[in-house]
Amino acid sequence: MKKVHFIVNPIAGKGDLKFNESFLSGYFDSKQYELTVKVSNYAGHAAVLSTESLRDGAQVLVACGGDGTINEVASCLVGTDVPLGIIPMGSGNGLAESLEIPRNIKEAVKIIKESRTNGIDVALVNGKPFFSNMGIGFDAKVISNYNNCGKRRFWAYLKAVLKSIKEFKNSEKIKVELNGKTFKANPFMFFVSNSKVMGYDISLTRMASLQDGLLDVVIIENLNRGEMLMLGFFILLRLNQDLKKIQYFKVKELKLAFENNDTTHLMQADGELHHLTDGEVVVTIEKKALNVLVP
Ligand SMILES: Nc1ncnc2c1ncn2[C@@H]1O[C@H](COP(=O)(O)OP(=O)(O)OP(=O)(O)O)[C@@H](O)[C@H]1O
Repeated sequence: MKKVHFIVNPIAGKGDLKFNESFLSGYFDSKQYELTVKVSNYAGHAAVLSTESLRDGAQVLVACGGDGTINEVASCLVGTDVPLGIIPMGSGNGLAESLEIPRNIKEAVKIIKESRTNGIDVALVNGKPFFSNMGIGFDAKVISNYNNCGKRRFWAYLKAVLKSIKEFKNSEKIKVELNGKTFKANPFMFFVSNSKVMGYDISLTRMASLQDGLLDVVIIENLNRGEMLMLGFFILLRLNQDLKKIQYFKVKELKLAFENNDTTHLMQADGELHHLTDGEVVVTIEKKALNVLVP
């Protein structure tokens, strides 16, 4: 009997609560699989539940939610032999989209049953894993506004983007060290991605690979409001590669130091907001350190 544990985030995406053992038993043969469904009750709970599942001998852990839920579950699996399954139930589902795991439950379950695993890279920011992307500047501001929106849907992201364009102040001055170079930046956005897409097929790093052992870094220079709107259109039209104010790098490691150490700095990692008190940010990558069930 294969022990498969599902960790469900009830507030991810539309907040679908139909996930329980009896719902899932329709998809799995009870002679082959022993299913356990656990529901996360608060932010951070999915990590606690995942650790317990590993201790109880789960052979597969399935994150049912978006990038935030995947982050909590997958962080517990890094460096273990237990593979991560994904049922995309979030709003953006950036990592699932990058791995081409469909939103359709039946098809996502089929991938779990087929047991085909692939190693993917694990990025770390100040030692803490992220799997999709992280950023400082505008994207962190968007996540902060999105969290205050109440709903976790595409239009809520759109509303958060427009509100952020109105409010955003380019205040972060940073020293950047990457690929043997050191330079100063006052970026609109400093974005580091392990995966291709952020969700909803929106991407700044379509050339990224989850298996190349490299971080894709995007630095967008200071923009005025008109340029921010233009950038939005260019991203939607997939023409952002051609913009002069965007620089791309592929690196194994990078360091950032904030010039102003008197305040906290906003950062998003896998769509979750963090208030950095540390003046320094170190981002590294471990090649293929997580096993994921893939199509
Ligand atoms: N019961 C709960 N109540 C409130 N928050 C929760 C609960 N369970 C988990 N969370 C938190 O919900 C947040 C959002 O989860 P998740 O990222 O999976 O969904 P999403 O934002 O809809 O999807 P995506 O990030 O792909 O757009 C995470 O920070 C997670 O820690």
